[in-house]
Amino acid sequence: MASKNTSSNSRQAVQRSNSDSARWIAGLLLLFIGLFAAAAVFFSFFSWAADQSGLQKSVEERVTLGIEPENLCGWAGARLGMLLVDHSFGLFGILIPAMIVLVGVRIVRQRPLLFNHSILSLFLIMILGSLTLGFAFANRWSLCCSTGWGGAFGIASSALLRTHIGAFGTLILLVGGWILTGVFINRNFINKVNEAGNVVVDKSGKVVEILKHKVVLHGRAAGEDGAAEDVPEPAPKPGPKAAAPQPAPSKAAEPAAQKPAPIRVERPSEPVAARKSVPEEDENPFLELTPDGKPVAGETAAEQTPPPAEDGEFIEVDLSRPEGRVVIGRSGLVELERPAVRDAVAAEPAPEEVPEREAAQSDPDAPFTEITVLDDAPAAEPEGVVVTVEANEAKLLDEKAIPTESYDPLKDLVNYRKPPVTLLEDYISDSEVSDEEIFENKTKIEDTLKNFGIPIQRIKATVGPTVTLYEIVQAQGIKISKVQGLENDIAQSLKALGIRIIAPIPGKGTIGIEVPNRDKQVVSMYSAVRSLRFQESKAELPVVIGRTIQNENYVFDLAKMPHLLVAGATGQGKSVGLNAIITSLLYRKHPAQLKFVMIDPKMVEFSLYAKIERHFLAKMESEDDAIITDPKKAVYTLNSLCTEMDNRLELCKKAGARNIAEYNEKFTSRRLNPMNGHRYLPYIVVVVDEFADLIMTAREVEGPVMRLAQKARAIGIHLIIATQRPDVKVITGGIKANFPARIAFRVMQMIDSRTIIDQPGANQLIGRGDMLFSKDGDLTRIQCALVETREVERICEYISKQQGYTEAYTLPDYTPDGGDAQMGSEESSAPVKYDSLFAEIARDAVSGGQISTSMIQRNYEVGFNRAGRIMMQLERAGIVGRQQGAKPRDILYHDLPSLEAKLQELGLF
Ligand SMILES: Nc1ncnc2c1ncn2[C@@H]1O[C@H](COP(=O)(O)OP(=O)(O)OP(=O)(O)O)[C@@H](O)[C@H]1O
Repeated sequence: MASKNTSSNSRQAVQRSNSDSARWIAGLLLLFIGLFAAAAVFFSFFSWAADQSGLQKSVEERVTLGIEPENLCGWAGARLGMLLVDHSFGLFGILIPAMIVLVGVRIVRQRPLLFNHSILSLFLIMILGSLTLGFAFANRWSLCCSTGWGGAFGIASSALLRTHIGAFGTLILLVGGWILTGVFINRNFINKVNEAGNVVVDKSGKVVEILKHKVVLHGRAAGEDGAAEDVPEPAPKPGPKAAAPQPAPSKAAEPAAQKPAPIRVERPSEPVAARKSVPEEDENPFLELTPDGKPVAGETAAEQTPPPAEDGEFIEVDLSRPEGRVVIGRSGLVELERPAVRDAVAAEPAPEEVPEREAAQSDPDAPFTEITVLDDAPAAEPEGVVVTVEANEAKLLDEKAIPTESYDPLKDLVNYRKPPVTLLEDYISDSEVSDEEIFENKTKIEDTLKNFGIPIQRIKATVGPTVTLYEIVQAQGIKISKVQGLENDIAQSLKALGIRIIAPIPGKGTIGIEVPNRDKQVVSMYSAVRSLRFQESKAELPVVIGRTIQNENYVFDLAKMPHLLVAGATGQGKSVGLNAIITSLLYRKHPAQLKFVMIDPKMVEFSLYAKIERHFLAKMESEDDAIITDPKKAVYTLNSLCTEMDNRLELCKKAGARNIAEYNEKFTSRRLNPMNGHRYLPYIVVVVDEFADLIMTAREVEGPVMRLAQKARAIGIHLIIATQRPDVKVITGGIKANFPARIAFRVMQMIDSRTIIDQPGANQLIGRGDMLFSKDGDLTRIQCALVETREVERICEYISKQQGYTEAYTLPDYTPDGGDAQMGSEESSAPVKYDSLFAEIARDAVSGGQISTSMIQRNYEVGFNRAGRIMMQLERAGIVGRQQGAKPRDILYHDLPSLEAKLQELGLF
């Protein structure tokens, strides 16, 4: 039996090597034919005219007449050129050799041929290109061949189309064809067309506006009787006397300087609200009136009396002065108002004005034209140069135009731009799993299972970037456990490492066998970040980590994990994975929304993020470096995060919010008062690389990590802990219990896999970013997205060049209670540089009897960070007590003289 198998195997191997050779030969042959044809067509573009007469002669005649071909590919090349260009597709005939080359390459590389996207795209371009050129030029002006730019096919087919659907129909058909081809080639094409369309519409709209504006100006200038040119210089600001309008003498008779300012009457046909959005240039030409409401000389009688406004309309009488306008309201009411007053009213109507105006409007017996002067200029005085008037203020206060009061944290750095995706590299890998590979694997799996007496009904293959999942439906009555036991045998027969059997596939009841692909695809961060799934994710902290076996981008919400454990042997892709997580967040979050605390005992992994300290990093005030590399400082920082957590929990309690999202929502909608210590809370993501090193050198790190892991999730502090030593001393039971989401890269032993994800599997991965994502016990195999150091550098560079905060986000300082002797002495010996406001604030605190960071912010107009630093200095100097939750700090000095003595002691006079 065994020998039978061996001989059949060797027969198969011989057959395979024969078919491989045949494929190679065929592929290379096509490749060379394609290259020759490409050269022939290319040369024929220049030599067709000279070679044409020679081609019409027989070989003997050419020999006797000594006619030589000009095409560098000889007479064969000239003929081929004629065939592909003249007789077929004209200029686009060159795409036929290109397609032949592509087919050759694919055959050599054992790629499937049918429905290849590139070949189909070239084919469509060739047909459409030939048709378009045939339609546009027919047989005119051809330089590339004898028939015409489009070749015989293009000319004949476009002529046929013209006959049947006319020139316009053909044009539409061609445009449609090109658009569809564009969409076929690149799905993004339609967006590009759309954008281009919008630009054209915008531009043409602007041109129309400018033209309209010019026409209006021209019309106006022409309509005015020369006085338009003499329009006096803008009048000086109206004084009490000058404010009222003058009677209007004849414009022509008066010297320009003494002419009363003309008033223009607008007759908008749309209601106010609609008109507001229309630029002034679009409005109707004005009927000019003098300030007292009379038309300026030269206007016709019909124009002199403003027609009664229709219901819902108003007539606006605008002074032709920069200072303002007169508006006749619906009821004929005219209001006069100075610009300054108007602006103030628009912002907030003065209480004494409102009743006056409202009374005037509501009074049915009011005279037809009543002038309400809204400043202290006497209304009765008819003189005055310019008066600014609005129709009625209530109408102009458009509710929608009033800025909403809610606080927008993104306005902190309003010009901040998220990094463009082009900073990432697209690792284009055209490695595909060939049909042959799938077929071979399927046969092997089938044979192996059959050899062990397990018949199967169906196999379905799902090709992923690194592995292909073969989903097997076994024959009725076969136990799944039987297949499970054959893992090694199947691996042996497939001669591949990294085979993983999932029996059963959760939720399906079928058996899955994951087989690594011969050529692995690189999943670029570029494609991951561009994915719709990531870009449209509504997650608070969206992370795109890579691609699943189904070739879907795997996006998760770090805020919901809520902490992440990342483990794997050295060199298997952990650091790349951490960078992918950080990069995802940098691509989606604003510096106001997110801060990182980076702990890097290896000292090299996170150093490149130091550049974005003022944008995205958080650190204790006493720390110099935002990237923490010293284990002791890491412990302090983690303890400081615990204090931050307590402060945040206290704030949430005070605000009656259950979590950070609710709290921030309340804060941004101005329901929490910053004066009571409330502030916008950014998410804090703590990334610890090489946790094993940390816990081995500073065991006390476990305490704050556990505290944070247990309580920090609700208030937006999330931990990502990475280790290359997944043993139980590092990943303790307590840590595991609080890290339900875990990522396992390849490990060497099954026991390590069990330590990380509580089951085997990670030991069967193939490395280089192949990983298992475990969430509450559910496993997903993912190829991690690759982001190289140079890409991260570019992103950090891009962010760091933008305006940032003055310093990193400040975490509460932490000093160990017993005090680390060395640390303590370092601190005490270091000269403290007090803030320039320190003494003043200390005096205010002592005389006022209270102090808080928000008070400092408010009273001294300093930012949160500076206020926090001053508070810390006051605490260290012993002037104020320690923060105790949300309670106000104690003031430890009760009279100014003793404070002054203290300030003197500190060297502050
Ligand atoms: N997702 C990926 N796609 C392709 N190649 C990868 C991927 N991840 C890692 N690699 C390759 O593996 C190499 C090692 O990756 P990485 O530095 O992330 O390993 P590591 O687990 O952090 O190692 P160490 O623990 O020693 O720092 C990378 O330089 C890269 O060439």
